[in-house]
Amino acid sequence: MNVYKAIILVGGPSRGTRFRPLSLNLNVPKPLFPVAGHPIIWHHLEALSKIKGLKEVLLIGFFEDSIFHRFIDDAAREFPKINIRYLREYQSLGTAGGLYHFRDEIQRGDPQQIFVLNADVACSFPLKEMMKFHNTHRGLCTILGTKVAREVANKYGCLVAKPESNEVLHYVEKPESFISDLISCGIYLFDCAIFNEMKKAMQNKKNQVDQDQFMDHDDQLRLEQDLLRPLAESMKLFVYVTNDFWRQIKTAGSAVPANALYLEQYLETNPERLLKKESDGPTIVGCVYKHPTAFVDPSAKIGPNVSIGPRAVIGKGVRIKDSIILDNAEIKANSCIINSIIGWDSKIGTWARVEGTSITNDQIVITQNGVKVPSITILAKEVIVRDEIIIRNCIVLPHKELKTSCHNEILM
Ligand SMILES: Nc1nc2c(ncn2[C@@H]2O[C@H](COP(=O)(O)OP(=O)(O)O[C@H]3O[C@H](CO)[C@@H](O)[C@H](O)[C@@H]3O)[C@@H](O)[C@H]2O)c(=O)[nH]1
Repeated sequence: MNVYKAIILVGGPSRGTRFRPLSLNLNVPKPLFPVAGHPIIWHHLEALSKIKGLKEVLLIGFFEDSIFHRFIDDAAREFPKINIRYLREYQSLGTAGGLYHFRDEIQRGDPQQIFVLNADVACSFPLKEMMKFHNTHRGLCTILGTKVAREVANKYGCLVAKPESNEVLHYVEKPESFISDLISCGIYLFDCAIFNEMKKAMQNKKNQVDQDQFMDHDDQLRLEQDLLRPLAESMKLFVYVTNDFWRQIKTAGSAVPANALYLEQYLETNPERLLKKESDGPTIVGCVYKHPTAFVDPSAKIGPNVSIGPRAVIGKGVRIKDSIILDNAEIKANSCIINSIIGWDSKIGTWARVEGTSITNDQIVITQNGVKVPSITILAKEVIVRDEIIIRNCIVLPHKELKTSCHNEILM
């Protein structure tokens, strides 16, 4: 039986800026932000735990060591067959620099193949299908690809592949103009021989530095430009195209559509994880997740696409849809929450309304011509919204108390 390992590229704190204001809660780095009741990378682990022969998952990033301790302890209990560890880069080494730096550690135990997964994606993770496809070609890497709308394709790694074999002919990372609507999902399966290619890529970089007196050598290596592009040129890169769900989780607001995708997946794969309709319970519409320690008043109406975190309290007559309610938040009677994230320990008064605008593609810009772009409303940690206040399309930083209604604003 083949031995597999997996790497999850978790990045580091400085990359979390687009995830503001939720990344301002330093105890919860973006990879651990809860989506559909679990940290983002828990969904990666769950998918990886179904691969026979997968012995170890290494989280590689440049966060403080302690940040993943608790998550790893909990995950080790939940997925006892896989050894989970965090390897810390001494600085940001780029998307392949960490893989190269820790190459001995990764190759220990002699795995034949290695999965590499970006942390910031929500996906059905068709890993078994990728493995099957990988064994049908002579390449070193199978990349998961998906089709996206033409207008957004250049935000991603773009692929042009031979239709009959799916061999990648061109790989261009975030091109300036349109190249293809087939993009990289940031999920890869590599043969171990990839480490020879990384060595070559490192050597190429070094040669360039030697020839250019203005360039300094560093240990950075970019998976996309330094490795995948030459792999495509040498006909060693193949794409497995999925039609299943996939999306990036870049901004805080994009956690809301990702939450909906995972909840809808539960309906197919694990309906027991969803809140059931009961005659004496709240009205449930579509998919809803509630942590066992949360309380929802029986007169509330919840859903679709709502996750309610630990110890949250949802009062009488409350209406919530398309939202994430984080730990210990309280929503008092008759308030309404739509397209929003309600931060840890936040309190919403009675007859209040917190509402955002649903987003289809990930909006990286928050303001345009000085005006806030309509998007998911996000209340960071410990925000208080007084009774009868309306908050629409706003981003609210931690510890704010809102006594007047606000629209289209960033409230610091
Ligand atoms: N360990 C480590 N991880 C990193 C580093 N830099 C980024 N990452 C992690 O690597 C992943 C990719 O992050 P970005 O470098 O921000 O790239 P991107 O804009 O998300 O684009 C990538 O993903 C797209 C799919 O979501 C791809 O389409 C695109 O080609 C590219 O691979 C994320 O999970 C991020 O946390 C680093 O220095 N070290």
